[in-house]
Amino acid sequence: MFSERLDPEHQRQGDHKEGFNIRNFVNGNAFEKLPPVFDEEKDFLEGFSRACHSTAMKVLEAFAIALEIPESEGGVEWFTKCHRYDAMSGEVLRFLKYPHGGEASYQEVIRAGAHSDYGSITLLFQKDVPGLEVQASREAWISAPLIDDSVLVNVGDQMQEWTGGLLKSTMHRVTFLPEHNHLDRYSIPFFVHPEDDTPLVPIPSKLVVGSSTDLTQDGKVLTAGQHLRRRLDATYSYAS
Ligand SMILES: O=C(O)CCC(=O)C(=O)O
Ligand SMILES: [Fe+2]
Repeated sequence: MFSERLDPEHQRQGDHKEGFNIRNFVNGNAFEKLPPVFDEEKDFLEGFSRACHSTAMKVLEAFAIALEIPESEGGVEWFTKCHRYDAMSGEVLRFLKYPHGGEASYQEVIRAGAHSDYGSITLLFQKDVPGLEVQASREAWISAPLIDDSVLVNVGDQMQEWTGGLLKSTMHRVTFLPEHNHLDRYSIPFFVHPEDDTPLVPIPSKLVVGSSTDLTQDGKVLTAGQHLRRRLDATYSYAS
């Protein structure tokens, strides 16, 4: 609890939430030893993780089509070929619990600070208790309502930078309305990431103009793995 600070510039405390991350499975095994409560459901979890990945690949294929990436450059597979499930990447299935009663012990109404996700896209499953807000206009916060049997897709920073800002990463946060303070909120994001050694070079699309300066370091193109490490270091650092 409180260990992740998603909006380090504005938050006094870490987020009031608990979470567990599961990296992509390897040959039927979890990447890291799972606690018993998850290990008992290992097969289900692997199936779910792989289903999330396949769903995300359909979204990335649609992006490649929309960006009109030429066949000679990889076409529809431009993103998916550097998002293989079995390769090393930051891809993570996360189970989150926002415990009820936060108003008593926690001094901020915001449970997950304003941020954009770091990878290419995120699939987000929410259920029963709303709270997610997005900043589509980049100014006003609007609530992202619960819609049964649906999955919400957020664009992440790597996709924004890759597309020279054409696809914008979604600023979002989690707040609790007073009427929900007595409830626990659960959500499941699946963070989709390019393979660690993917260079974040501009996308071969005539619709993509320019690239972000943020994608180089000492004159070299950053890889997805380096880019992710830089972001994680900022998010998990503790202010005194
Ligand atoms: O709990 C949610 O609905 C959002 C969680 C989130 O944005 C995150 O973990 O990055
Ligand atoms: Fe997020």
